[in-house]
Amino acid sequence: MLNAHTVAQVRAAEERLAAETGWDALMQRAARGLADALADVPAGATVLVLVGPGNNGGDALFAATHLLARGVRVDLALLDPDAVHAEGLAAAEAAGAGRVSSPGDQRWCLDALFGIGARPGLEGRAGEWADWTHDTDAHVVAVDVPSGVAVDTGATPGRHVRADRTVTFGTLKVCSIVGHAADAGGGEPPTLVDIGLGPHLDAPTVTSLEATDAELLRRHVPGAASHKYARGVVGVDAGSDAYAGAAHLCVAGAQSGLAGMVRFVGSDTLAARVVDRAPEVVHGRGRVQAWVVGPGAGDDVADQLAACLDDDVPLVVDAGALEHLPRPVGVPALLTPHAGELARLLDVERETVEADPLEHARQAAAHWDATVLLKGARTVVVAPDGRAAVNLSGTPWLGTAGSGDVLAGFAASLLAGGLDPFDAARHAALLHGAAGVRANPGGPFVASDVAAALPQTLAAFLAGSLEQVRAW
Ligand SMILES: NC(=O)C1=CN([C@@H]2O[C@H](COP(=O)(O)OP(=O)(O)OC[C@H]3O[C@@H](n4cnc5c(N)ncnc54)[C@H](OP(=O)(O)O)[C@@H]3O)[C@@H](O)[C@H]2O)[C@@H](O)CC1
Ligand SMILES: Nc1ncnc2c1ncn2[C@@H]1O[C@H](COP(=O)(O)OP(=O)(O)O)[C@@H](O)[C@H]1O
Repeated sequence: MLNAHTVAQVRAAEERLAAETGWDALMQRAARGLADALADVPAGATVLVLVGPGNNGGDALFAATHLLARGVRVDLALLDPDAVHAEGLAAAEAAGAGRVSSPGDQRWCLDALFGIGARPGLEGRAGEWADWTHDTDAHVVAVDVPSGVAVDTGATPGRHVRADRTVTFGTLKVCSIVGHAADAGGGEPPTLVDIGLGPHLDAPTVTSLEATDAELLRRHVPGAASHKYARGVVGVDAGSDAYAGAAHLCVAGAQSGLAGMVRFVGSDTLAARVVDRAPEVVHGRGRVQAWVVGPGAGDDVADQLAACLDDDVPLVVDAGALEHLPRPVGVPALLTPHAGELARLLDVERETVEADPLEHARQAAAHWDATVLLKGARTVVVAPDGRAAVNLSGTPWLGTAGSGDVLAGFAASLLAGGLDPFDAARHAALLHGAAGVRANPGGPFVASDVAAALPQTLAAFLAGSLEQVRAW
């Protein structure tokens, strides 16, 4: 599991740790860890260090002393020579670092303009240097966070550094894994330098499941005495004359999870087609442990949602059904909008949601008292109690028609199998993303292929052998 904390949480933990070790020791640990994480910089290469006014600059200046000791050259570009970590600068210069007035043709760059003390959006010289990082061929490494991003939300409201990778200290920050900021930091989760913060940190603000985090799902594997009803039944109310395929795809997702049976409700014509393709499906109402409603729905979606809610069991609400949600929903619910749908629900622009997905998912979770899974390149999941997760599995090839229908059905199958909406959502997102990668590594696939890959993906996850989960 990846854990990310807010600036306030990091600052509080640092206070507690520094009371034991002193501040200098912390910076020296950070600097040593940063230099170690730069082991791939060859002797003789020149590293440009963009040095800001605070401790973030200090970390990089002390790291420079380690780089210099192993034969790497260091050019320091000081944002403001009158505001710089004085001891760090003295140490770096004593070890042989030179000064430059601006970025040049260096092949390596350390962005130490601002760390967790940053206000988002860079101006003046910092803005110009940030722009340079977008254009340069140099390999840019962000120190702690890419300078200029909103550390606690992952938004990038102004000019900011674009790095190839990030080295972060103590714990991941929210911006390390959420939103456009995570892409600005290089896309992959940062290299984490242990400075001893762990025991002093409180519960993470955002988590991210990894391929090895199967402990919870293993508890829901059918036991020897289990039977189909004990595994749970999913009710699927999806598809319409216009979108018949959504019924197939949602059913395929629902058949690939924990549940032992899928019931399909819908017109006789549609049901006949569904059963033709999936003979295990039972047509008609009956007892279910979870519903999924909305994918490919037609004009009667409001009534369909109302009928599902009447059953008083957990449900997944997707696509067209989202517009008819009562407030609060009244049963344990998982809402699965994409950014466009959530924007309509919250009456804001799609770009506004995409710019700050965590915040908008939080608003919706609070508004409807339901768990919200906001689909996207980095899907976020927020529970009404404030728990938040981000999904890092998947591939851009998952942006294919019907892929969300499969996800909705699969999530409902995990709900029916006994997971709460938050756990169902984050596991569904992880495995759906991984199934996409496994469906055709590096190439295109259709939503049916994702559904077809889900059972083996789930099995590999349970067995601890799920390796390939991300292909960005
Ligand atoms: N304490 C330790 O020993 C350890 C520290 N660690 C390291 O410390 C880092 C945090 O250091 P930090 O608190 O000094 O803040 P940092 O991000 O360097 O800059 C703050 C300065 O920037 C300025 N400023 C901000 N935004 C701006 C903007 N947009 N445009 C212009 N100016 C702006 C801001 O100005 P002000 O807000 O005061 O006006 C202030 O002067 C952390 O990320 C990690 O690398 C860890 O290694 C653990 C050990
Ligand atoms: N660039 C991307 N990278 C990773 N996953 C993506 C990307 N674009 C879309 N996805 C995923 O693909 C799915 C698309 O769902 P959705 O928009 O509801 O499609 P549809 O309505 O066609 O079923 C979501 O799970 C989303 O997270």
